[in-house]
Amino acid sequence: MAIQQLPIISYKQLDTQAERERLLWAASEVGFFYLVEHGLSEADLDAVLRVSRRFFALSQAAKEQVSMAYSPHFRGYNAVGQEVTAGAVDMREQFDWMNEEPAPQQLQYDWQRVIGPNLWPAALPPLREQLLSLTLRQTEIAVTLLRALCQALGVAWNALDDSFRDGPYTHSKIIRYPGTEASSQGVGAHKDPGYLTFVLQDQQSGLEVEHQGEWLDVEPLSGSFVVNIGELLELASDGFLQATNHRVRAPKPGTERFSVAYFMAAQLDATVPVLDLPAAMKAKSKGVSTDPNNPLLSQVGENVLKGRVRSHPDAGKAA
Ligand SMILES: O=C(O)CCC(=O)C(=O)O
Ligand SMILES: [Fe+2]
Repeated sequence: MAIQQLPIISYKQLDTQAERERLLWAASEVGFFYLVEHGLSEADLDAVLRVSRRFFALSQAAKEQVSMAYSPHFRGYNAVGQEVTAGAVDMREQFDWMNEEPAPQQLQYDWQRVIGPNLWPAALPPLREQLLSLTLRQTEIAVTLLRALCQALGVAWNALDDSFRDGPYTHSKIIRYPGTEASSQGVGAHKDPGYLTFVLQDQQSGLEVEHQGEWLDVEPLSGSFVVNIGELLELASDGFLQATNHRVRAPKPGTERFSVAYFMAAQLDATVPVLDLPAAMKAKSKGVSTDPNNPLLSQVGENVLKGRVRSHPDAGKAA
């Protein structure tokens, strides 16, 4: 049956079997849901959207000081038109940050390019602390959600823990979609590479999810995160859960949209384990998708790097 609206899952109630069953339904039948009662207040979320608006309101020169062109590690600012998805230019500007780490002295693997320091704008000192503290809280929520999902999948609650025993690789971005002509893409159709994605939206719609061959609007729901299943969970569940295609429609001229995305992967040097699901789930699995344009890679660093290079082929070109 086609749905009109994404399911709503209560984080607070995930310690009940009934809510975990709803979670399993949402994750397997839709791949997308609203997460509510997750412990971050509307005031906390508003503060993040406010500091994000302040960043995008800086002069273009101040934003360009932290341009991703200076970061071989895919961090920093991209102006409108610098990102490509599904072969077309995305009409959004964005600022990306990941785990705060020094870059390795020598690269043993290509994917180690995604390890390195973040770029923080001198013109807006509070940005760093506010965004890093958001990430910490989101990671706590994501780990608990992933464990609840494991339980719902009929495997040990900690079956995926080993894949992030030293801490997950997390990637986040604040995003501004300026108003443009109706035919423009905010971001083209894609799947997210990690285990789970959280999106915080403001009051402007535009996010669309592919569901049973149609595009379903994800209307803003105050206080919620929109959560989706990423490619690593498709791999871990051997295709029982599917990473769901989604895209963002550019807002109309004279309006704009702000969002904050958080992508939780496993640790970069891990290989995603394949969970031994109950026979009934195995029987329903569609198998892992085999799109030649988007191979799913179970070595975590390789899958993360694949997504970053595709979106930002020019990262670090000025470094
Ligand atoms: O801005 C949004 O609502 C979603 C963004 C998104 O899908 C992404 O950056 O991967
Ligand atoms: Fe996405």
